[in-house]
Amino acid sequence: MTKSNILKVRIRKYHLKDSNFSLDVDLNIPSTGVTALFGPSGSGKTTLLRCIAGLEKNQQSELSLSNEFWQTNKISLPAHKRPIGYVFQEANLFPHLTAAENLQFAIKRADKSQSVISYSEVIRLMDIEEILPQYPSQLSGGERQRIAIARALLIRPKLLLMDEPLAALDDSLKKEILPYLEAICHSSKIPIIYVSHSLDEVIRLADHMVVLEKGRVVEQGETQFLLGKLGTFFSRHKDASVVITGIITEQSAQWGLSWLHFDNQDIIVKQGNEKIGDQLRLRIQSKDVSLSLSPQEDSSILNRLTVIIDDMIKDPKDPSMVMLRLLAGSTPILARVTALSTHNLALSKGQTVIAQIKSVALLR
Ligand SMILES: Nc1ncnc2c1ncn2[C@@H]1O[C@H](COP(=O)(O)OP(=O)(O)OP(=O)(O)O)[C@@H](O)[C@H]1O
Repeated sequence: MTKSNILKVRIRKYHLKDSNFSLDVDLNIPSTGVTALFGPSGSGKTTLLRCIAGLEKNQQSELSLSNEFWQTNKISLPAHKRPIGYVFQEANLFPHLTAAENLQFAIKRADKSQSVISYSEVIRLMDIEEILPQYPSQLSGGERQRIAIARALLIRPKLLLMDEPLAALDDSLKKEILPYLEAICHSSKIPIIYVSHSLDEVIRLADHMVVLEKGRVVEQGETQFLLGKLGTFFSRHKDASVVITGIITEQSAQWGLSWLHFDNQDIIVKQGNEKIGDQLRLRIQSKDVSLSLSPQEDSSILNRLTVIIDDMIKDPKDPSMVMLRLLAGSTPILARVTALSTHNLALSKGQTVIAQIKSVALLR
């Protein structure tokens, strides 16, 4: 990341009107990929997005994208002049206009000098060709949100802000929309800041993460790195997980399985559409990892990795559980086991053990 090629967000002690809340952040956000903004309710995620969008007036902040300044103590580009697309929980479409007319409205606002993504590409990615003639009231919640995302892209923004875009949808609609979001996140060149309470969504979409608490940044870094750290917001999360990236090196049609190779190790996954040579990411949840001192050859679990215990921490909220950071080569894996098991097995840092992985989820 070169210094000029980033979104710089420096907000000094911004006190929200009629509130005790203050925001104080200093962030360098990569100008490619998805940065997830995570944190408890009331930690300031929406306020931070509103500051970036120019919806909160704050003379003491400094905002720039690739050396284009939107806010300094001398400059304050109004919200409507900032090259930003915004997607909220609710689609907020004009009810008296069809989906196509809603999109035309965005195209009129588009920054013609930007050529990030074409109209046909947006329609294809969001798969909305057939619903364009409909009015918002004739669309499902998921369809409306796909139009809202298309609209945000068609203004040709230099930055896309997404504030819990799936939160208002039920679980089945979330599942329906997530692949569209993945397509946008991975094929558009626009940096995206994505607010969510769902670790599941963040793991699927984000390359980088920022964690806010009480208006301050408490963690930031690459997704893969942060997820594998102990003592963080993520390692304390009930769905604490790591993400592993590897290459498919072997497949068995007879057993319907693929072998994913990473860091001199192999993980066996259920075979899907992937081919030998494909790069895939998979998620391993800490609760799906158990430990043994010797290889359990008589176990039905296929994935057994030789690992070294790098660190272990008692769960501060539940002292009967311990989170262990294991290293498979240099790749971290988290295991959540009972404190009694760590005592019975006399587990300690530096020890070599076998991690038995009960299940893995392929991400893409
Ligand atoms: N209009 C307002 N007036 C007064 N206080 C506000 C206002 N908007 C937000 N706040 C307060 O500012 C703080 C930060 O709110 P913000 O909405 O940015 O948090 P958040 O992390 O986005 O929360 P959530 O995850 O619940 O959406 C909270 O304490 C909230 O109560």
